[in-house]
Amino acid sequence: SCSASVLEARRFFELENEQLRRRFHEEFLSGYNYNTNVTEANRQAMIEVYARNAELNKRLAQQIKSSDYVQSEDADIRRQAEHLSKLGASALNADDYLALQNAISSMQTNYATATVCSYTNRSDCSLTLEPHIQERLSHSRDPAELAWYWREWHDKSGTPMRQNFAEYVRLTRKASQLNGHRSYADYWVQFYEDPDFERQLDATFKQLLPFYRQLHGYVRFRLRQHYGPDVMPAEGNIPISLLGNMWGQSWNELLDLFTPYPEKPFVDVKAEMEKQGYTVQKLFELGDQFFQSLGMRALPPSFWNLSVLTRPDDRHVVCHASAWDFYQDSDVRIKMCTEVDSHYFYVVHHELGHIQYYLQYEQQPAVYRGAPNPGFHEAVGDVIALSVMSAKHLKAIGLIENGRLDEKSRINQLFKQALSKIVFLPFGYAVDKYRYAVFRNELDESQWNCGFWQMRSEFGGVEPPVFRTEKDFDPPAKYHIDADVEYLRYFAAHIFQFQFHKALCRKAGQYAPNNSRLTLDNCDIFGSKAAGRSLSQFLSKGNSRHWKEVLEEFTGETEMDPAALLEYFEPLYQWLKQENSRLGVPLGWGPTDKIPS
Ligand SMILES: C=C(C[SeH])C(=O)N1CCC[C@H]1C(=O)O
Ligand SMILES: [Zn+2]
Repeated sequence: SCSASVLEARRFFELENEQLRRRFHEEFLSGYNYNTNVTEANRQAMIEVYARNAELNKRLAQQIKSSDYVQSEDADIRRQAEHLSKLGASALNADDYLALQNAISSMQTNYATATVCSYTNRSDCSLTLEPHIQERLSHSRDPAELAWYWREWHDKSGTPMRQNFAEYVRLTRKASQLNGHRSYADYWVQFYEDPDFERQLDATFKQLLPFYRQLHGYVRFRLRQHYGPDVMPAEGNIPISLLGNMWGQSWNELLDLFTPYPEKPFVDVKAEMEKQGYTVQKLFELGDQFFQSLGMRALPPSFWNLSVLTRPDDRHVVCHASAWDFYQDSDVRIKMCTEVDSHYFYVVHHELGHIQYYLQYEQQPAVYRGAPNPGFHEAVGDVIALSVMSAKHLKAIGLIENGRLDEKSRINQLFKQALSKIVFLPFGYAVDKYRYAVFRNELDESQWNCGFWQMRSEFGGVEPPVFRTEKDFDPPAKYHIDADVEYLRYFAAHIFQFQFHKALCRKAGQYAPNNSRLTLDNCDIFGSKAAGRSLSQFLSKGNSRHWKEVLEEFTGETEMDPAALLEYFEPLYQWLKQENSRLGVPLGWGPTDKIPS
């Protein structure tokens, strides 16, 4: 039975959700205009829309707080009321809100436009992160050149942003206190709707650390073989500039240096793609076809007409990949500076996962057009990529010859996957353990730079290639720290994606426990309508139900659990333990000496 008050409440939220949808629509349009054409005018226009909407969101939150909607007899009304009364920066007064958005967008503009000088031609200072600097970090094998680009980028994109970052910390702290949170970190944690979240996170990281230590030890050993003891001390922290990525968050650009069985066919997918004339368009078409093969949504025409898929040469764009929902008419877009190689092949699928999620929950009221756990949104595309990057699938699309791996090739394949999935864990963990400490004032401002490197060393055994002090400020060299994007969502996604993968592989008949032919690393769900129905069922709920309920319907579990990840990598973990003891590889590391002791 619906009492009069529930009917009235439903009417109220129906109207407010339509208003909210329109606000989201204009907010993301203005954000997209700035991100795809970084000019001062577009930055100002974006902030004006944000400020106007913040005022309206604050008014709605106040209206709900002064009502009894959060005590409604109707669970859905209660959930909507709780979500719409959660304020972030919108709680600030107009001046503070503007100051905060100016601080964030100034850091973003700097990140999007920073350039560095070439190592080989010091008078050419036009090199951008994507594609120039990233290409050098991926392919150079000269430690001096690698250190040059690492330092140049951190000096240009990080250090000048220290004041903006300090302003950001001050004003987000003020907003959180206005909302009754202890800190901005606690505001972020509430999006996991689980008071136990931080403890689970710490426990999961500790559980996976032994595996990471084995991988770290083996990579350090092989780097030492290649570069010699002066560049890579036997038990030292690994210099990040040697790892093929600006932040050391994935190491698979180094595969040619130390794949376990180099005599086995090492497939360079990039070369094969070039040989077959792959285009950026083709990468996106393959991703689109994968979701359609599952019986899920196709990319709408507006996606192809309005997305920015490659770096334009006539204007500045924020190259960091992102997927956009315009909350209207299935208008969904991707903005990224795609290159044709296996890294971007992964990123394309990662972003298309966001796009599919937007399309699957678009019938929900605006308040529910999101993920119930931030980690879910970052996991969807990665799950598809786990199938796409399998030898079985790469063979099916003609990118490699041999789809059935013998034991040694399987170890090579698992090693390649571990260089992104396992390597990422200490990085994903450190980025927000650092920001939580900053937001909670546990890390004093006088330690903001050295504290960052101390944590990167403690959690991941990596360090800067050159000595750093508090005269430097390195954290804003990472996009998400400039752009106020919470980062533990990616750590959570690296765990959830294997739970999702296992459930979908089972549904697709591609996985059976203890069946050596149907293992998780040899599963490709392409074409499985059963898997597609299950995934669609999961995604279409949006944020309308608690993530534990939705997860239980999807995989039968109610927690974030690394068991599926460990099952996927088990053969590699065993191989690493045997190989490291056979070679006498030292494990573990001490504190970095690249900061003042
Ligand atoms: C591709 C995206 C856009 Se949501 C991204 O930021 N990712 C994807 C994996 C980790 C994280 C990163 O690049 O730091
Ligand atoms: Zn993402």
